[in-house]
Amino acid sequence: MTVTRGLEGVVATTSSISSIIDDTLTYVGYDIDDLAENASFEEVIYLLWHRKLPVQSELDGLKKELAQNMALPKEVLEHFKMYPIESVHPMAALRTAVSLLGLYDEEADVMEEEANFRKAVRLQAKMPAIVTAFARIRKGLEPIAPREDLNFAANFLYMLTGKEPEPIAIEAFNKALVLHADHELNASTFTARVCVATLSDIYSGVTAAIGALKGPLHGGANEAVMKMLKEIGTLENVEPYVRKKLENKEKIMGFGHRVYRKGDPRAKHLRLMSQKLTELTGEPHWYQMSTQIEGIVTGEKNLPPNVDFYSASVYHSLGIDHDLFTPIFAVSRVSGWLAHILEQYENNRLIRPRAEYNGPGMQKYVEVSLRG
Ligand SMILES: CC(=O)SCCNC(=O)CCNC(=O)[C@H](O)C(C)(C)COP(=O)(O)OP(=O)(O)OC[C@H]1O[C@@H](n2cnc3c(N)ncnc32)[C@H](O)[C@@H]1OP(=O)(O)O
Ligand SMILES: O=C([O-])CC(=O)C(=O)O
Repeated sequence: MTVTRGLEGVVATTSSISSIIDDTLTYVGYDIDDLAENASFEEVIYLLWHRKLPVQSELDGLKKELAQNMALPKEVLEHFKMYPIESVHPMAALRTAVSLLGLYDEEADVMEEEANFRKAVRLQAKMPAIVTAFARIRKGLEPIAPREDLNFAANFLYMLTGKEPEPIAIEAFNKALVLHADHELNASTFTARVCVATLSDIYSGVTAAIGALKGPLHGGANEAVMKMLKEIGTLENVEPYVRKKLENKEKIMGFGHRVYRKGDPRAKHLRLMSQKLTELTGEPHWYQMSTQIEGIVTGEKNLPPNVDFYSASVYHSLGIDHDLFTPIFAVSRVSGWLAHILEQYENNRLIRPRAEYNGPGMQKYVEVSLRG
């Protein structure tokens, strides 16, 4: 047996959803740079699920369905109040709430294609409501109902703050959602596919994926980046802090990638947004510190920033609590998870690799009282 640690370089499936070739990321053949500049998140959802950009009536239909399905069952809202609200991480709350949502979906275990599409819409629509309702309830605030006249990005910010967001905030948030929507066979997407390849249901697949995204080597890195920026605190501290970490062989969060070598094409869009937003909020030091860190890590280790690095200062500039950064990643990435889950169902085969055993040889069972 040949063991490929971390399945690096292993091609585990075919997929027509997104591709990374020579450091270029495409969704269904559209370059991410093109989509980041021009597309709405709703268009991207449609693209990932149907492998084509929608015509106007299809887009209007999806927007309407999403807006109409955003509200949460009251049982889910009530459930939040039972959580140890002071200590629970919003990513854990999201994982639990998505699993709970499945209990209130009568079609949860119906496996027909049309039912799966209906569930995909419901789940995609409810993710922002879960994240924003939890964020408010833990502060003793009432959740805010979505507005059917706002787009997906604007609704998220509205449900979070209760205020209609500025156009620049909507533009930045929409771009972040577009950039995070899908990424070939990353760890959380693979997790979702492994789960549903047993013919388990969509809610199980997405719950599993949220668990995988939560870790700091994957989606959890964006929150960790902000923690690092706060720890560093000033521009003068950047150089000693980063050099010490590198000397100690510690990882700098938001850098490196399993697939990209020259760099993550999403980072430049977030870098630009970070520059723009931190200037607007009068806190340019977050951006300046970030670029200094990038200079050192790229120079010393030849490791470019990934999608998580500049998204941290972007979300911070939008006034978002730092522990909501990874749940926001999930609000976008669920579109990709759902596309991959639907694709897995279309042409399913159980995913079951092998392990090379390296434990002890054959042993004989010894009764408990005789064991030394
Ligand atoms: C949306 C996303 O999931 S993007 C990734 C988000 N995660 C992060 O930003 C966390 C920090 N980055 C990392 O931990 C890694 O780069 C990963 C997990 C993204 C990729 O990991 P792998 O492909 O397994 O690379 P691996 O960890 O083996 O790194 C290769 C070498 O680069 C070094 N390296 C990789 N990333 C970093 C980093 N962020 N800081 C410092 N050194 C690093 C490793 O120490 C290793 O060095 P060595 O060969 O001297 O031992
Ligand atoms: O592809 C990966 O390994 C991680 C990543 O960048 C993503 O999921 O967006």
